[in-house]
Amino acid sequence: MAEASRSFYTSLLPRHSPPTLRPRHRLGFRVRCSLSGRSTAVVAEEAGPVPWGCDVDSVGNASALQRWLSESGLPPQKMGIERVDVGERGLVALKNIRKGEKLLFVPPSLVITADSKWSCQEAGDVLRKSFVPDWPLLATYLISEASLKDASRWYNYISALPRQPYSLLYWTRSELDMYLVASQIRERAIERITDVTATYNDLRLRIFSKHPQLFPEEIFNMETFKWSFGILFSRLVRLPSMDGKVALVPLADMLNHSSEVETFLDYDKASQGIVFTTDRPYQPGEQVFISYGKKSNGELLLSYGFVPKEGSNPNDSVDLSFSLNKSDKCYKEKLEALQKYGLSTPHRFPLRITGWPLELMAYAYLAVSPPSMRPQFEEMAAAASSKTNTKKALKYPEIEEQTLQFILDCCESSISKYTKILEGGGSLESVITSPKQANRKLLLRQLAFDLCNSERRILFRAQYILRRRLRDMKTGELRALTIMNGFRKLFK
Ligand SMILES: C[S@@+](CC[C@H](N)C(=O)[O-])C[C@H]1O[C@@H](n2cnc3c(N)ncnc32)[C@H](O)[C@@H]1O
Repeated sequence: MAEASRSFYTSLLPRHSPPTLRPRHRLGFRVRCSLSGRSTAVVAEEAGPVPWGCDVDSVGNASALQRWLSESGLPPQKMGIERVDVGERGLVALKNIRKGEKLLFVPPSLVITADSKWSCQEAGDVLRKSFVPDWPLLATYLISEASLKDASRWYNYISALPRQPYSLLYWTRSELDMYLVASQIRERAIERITDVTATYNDLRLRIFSKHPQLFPEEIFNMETFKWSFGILFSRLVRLPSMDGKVALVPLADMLNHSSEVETFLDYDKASQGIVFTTDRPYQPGEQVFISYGKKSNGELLLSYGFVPKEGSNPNDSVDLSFSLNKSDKCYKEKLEALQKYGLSTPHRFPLRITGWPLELMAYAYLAVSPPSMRPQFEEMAAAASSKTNTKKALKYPEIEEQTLQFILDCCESSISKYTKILEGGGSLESVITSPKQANRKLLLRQLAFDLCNSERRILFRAQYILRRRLRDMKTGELRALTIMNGFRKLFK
């Protein structure tokens, strides 16, 4: 992170003396914080469900958040937090909003970044001295501030955060296996859960266990990390005009996503606040949206826990996995060529409703190419990796048909997995022990159903295109053969 932006941020941070932590008692965890002469005792619960935040559909805490923000210097807003149909709570226009209007103006002093001041300064110092990167640092910061309850300046913000962010981080391994077995997003969720667990274990080993009075396990544990990472995955934004700094921006993070809008949050140097510029007008009562980026439905489920309405996401894609055939005579050489360009087998490529990337085609060429094409292996591997600067479409007419057939086979094997799940052949059942669990099961089933449907739709489209191309190639070949035979007869 650039030094310049660091000092800029520090100078705008709140001025209050940090609390100090005293050793914890045996039962429960007692922290004494003295803030600007005020003394607050905070008792945190024993390990269990995360006690912070609120139900995602409650707007009570959101009203307190809005009050606190305006008392802390947020300018009057043209939007307010309300219950909405899309996204439970969202920002709704209170006045007419024009197209091209700048909104929000959240000052940096009301934004959480890796440079934010810790209420427990000693804890912050330990993490910074250990060069903990931004994401784990922010995850720890959130837990630390949350555990201090109203002794933290972020109390109103944290109280309005969802107690359970519904990203795939919150799905158990058996839920992922049961509901998302057909989708490649299952693997990405497992990778993400593994990363978060490894990050927590690393922090525990390197830092928390060495400073148990600052980072007691009752508070800094896997459950609370899952919560804080869930919050980061679903609310953290990257601000391009601040050297790509990542930040939690209160109020702005109440904006829901729409794939139809093209507006993003950023720092505005002129007004010195976080803003976004509307790409359409809004009337009072209408929900205002931003874009969380050009993400597929699977990526939206992975980080944000929702799947957009069918056919509404132009950026939707489905990952298709390709592998080299282990019995291929050139397996070793092909694998070496792939590894040279940072690829491996299997490898995932995104398939869109509008088509597939050149890299996918290049990988498929490599997978089917015969030993006589050895000299081209490297060229194919290079084109399959997005690392090369020059993107050119490879053409090998002699193996074109085989290559398209290979992609079609991959599509069809993927479609059959989705069909098994969607049309009842796969098991989506699980044992239900409580009404809460029944609700959860219904929600997860619906999300999985929506995702699988949208992904299968893209695969069906690719299947249609590939079959048509193969048929055209075959009829073309047949026509050429008939003409050749005609000529032969004529010359005889
Ligand atoms: C940045 S927060 C937006 C505010 C959030 N609705 C709240 O009440 O705290 C992101 C979360 O909002 C919800 N969300 C955002 N856009 C959505 C959409 N288009 N459909 C359904 N849920 C959405 C998801 O739960 C997501 O994890």
